[in-house]
Amino acid sequence: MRGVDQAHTSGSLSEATSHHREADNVCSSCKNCGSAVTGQPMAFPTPIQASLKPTASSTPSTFVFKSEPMIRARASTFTGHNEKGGMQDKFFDQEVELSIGTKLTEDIVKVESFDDLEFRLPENVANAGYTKPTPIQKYAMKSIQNGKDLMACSQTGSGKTATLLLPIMNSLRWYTDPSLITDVPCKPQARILAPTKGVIIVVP
Ligand SMILES: Nc1ncnc2c1ncn2[C@@H]1O[C@H](COP(=O)(O)OP(=O)(O)OP(=O)(O)O)[C@@H](O)[C@H]1O
Repeated sequence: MRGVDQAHTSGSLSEATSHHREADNVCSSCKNCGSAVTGQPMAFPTPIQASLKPTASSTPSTFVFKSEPMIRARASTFTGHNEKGGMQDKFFDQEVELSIGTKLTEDIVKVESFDDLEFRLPENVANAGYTKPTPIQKYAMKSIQNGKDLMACSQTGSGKTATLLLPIMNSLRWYTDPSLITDVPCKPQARILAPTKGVIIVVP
């Protein structure tokens, strides 16, 4: 609970602390300091959080885009991107081995095209130059979309990054009505673990 104590006592966080004290509600952490959060206490305040100002007394500690919540990338965003659709043909013909536990299986939902995944922003996928899914994308994306656990591996450059990021991005909740954000607690929606700094840098 060190972070919570810090929020209550640290001078460097006085702005965040005073913001808490201005509010009417009861702090959901200590019930005493006056922190006004509808969902989560800010257990580990940082300078960035400290500089956030409430726009209205009913605004929760959740940040969402209020305008243009759907990020439709124009085709020009991708123009000149030297990796646009940079998939070598050989990757589309790779054989795939599927198993559940230690048993080989065919019982995995496969998609033949990105249309089958019914992404919210299919034009962004097309703008990236992706016309058809690679084998790992065909077999893994639907399972990820359906919330299944899976372990997938394939060659370098065979499209693993998009395999995991497209379903994650598609599942993020984008609100068009800001009034809907009041019951949304501030929490991570996805977590990506990577083994090395090099890999972390290439995951967008
Ligand atoms: N379906 C697709 N069609 C065309 N290009 C694609 C497709 N999927 C991914 N790409 C492109 O192929 C290139 C290689 O993909 P990516 O780096 O995601 O592969 P990876 O398997 O994650 O590689 P690594 O093992 O190095 O992490 C990238 O330029 C990516 O934009």
